[in-house]
Amino acid sequence: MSKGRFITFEGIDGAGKSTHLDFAADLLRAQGRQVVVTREPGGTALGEALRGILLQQAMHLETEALLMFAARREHIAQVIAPALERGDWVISDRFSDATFAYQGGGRKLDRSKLEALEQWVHPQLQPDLTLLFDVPLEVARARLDATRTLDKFEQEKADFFAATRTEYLRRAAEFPQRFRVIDSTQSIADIQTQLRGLLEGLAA
Ligand SMILES: Nc1ncnc2c1ncn2[C@@H]1O[C@H](COP(=O)(O)OP(=O)(O)O)[C@@H](O)[C@H]1O
Ligand SMILES: Cc1cn([C@H]2C[C@H](O)[C@@H](COP(=O)(O)OP(=O)(O)O)O2)c(=O)[nH]c1=O
Repeated sequence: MSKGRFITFEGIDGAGKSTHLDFAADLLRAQGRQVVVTREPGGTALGEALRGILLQQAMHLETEALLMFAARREHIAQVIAPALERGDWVISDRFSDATFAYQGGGRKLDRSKLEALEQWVHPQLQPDLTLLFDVPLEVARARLDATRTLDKFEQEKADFFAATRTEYLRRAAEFPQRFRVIDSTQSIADIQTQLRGLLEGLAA
């Protein structure tokens, strides 16, 4: 049985990552892969309940980080690890890079605390490929304003998203072997062409 792969989609809110999840999954299925599409916070019954709390309620910064990792622990145990062991491919709409970017970059929680949690919750597991959908803040904001009612994170101010984006880009530079930065100001069609190339490269 061939080994499964773990792919994560990241970016600030409104960057356009969710738009491409199903496209990527369909592309991999057309290559004969079994694909599990999931998300964080969420992906399990407990994780989805925590998501409801995390996206609506104000709380202490460290509580927020701990709950993100608690949801992630359950997600790995119930969904991600079993799928990879079966040889399935997993596409997750966000994973730990989001905690580094949002709670670390955006909210300024000390990175060493997040690294300790990451070491605890998934010492061995890292994505094989992380697609970072990157756009200037004004573009992301305009896309969000045009489409939906904003949750707790989406209501944050520009400096929060600037710091979140900066931390994402810093991590992309720190882990260049797994990160690919996608210029998400391109048209959806152009991004899909790029995604096709990236996913075919991973399948080879
Ligand atoms: N490349 C793009 N060009 C123009 N609009 C886009 C693009 N990508 C996404 N959008 C639109 O922007 C909005 C937010 O996209 P979404 O995928 O939900 O963002 P995210 O999941 O990153 O928060 C949606 O209305 C979507 O149709
Ligand atoms: C996984 C994760 C998400 N988040 C935030 C980022 C998003 O604003 C929010 C939910 O992510 P997302 O699924 O992108 O929301 P949407 O349904 O609006 O596309 O949670 C964190 O702050 N830390 C994390 O570790």
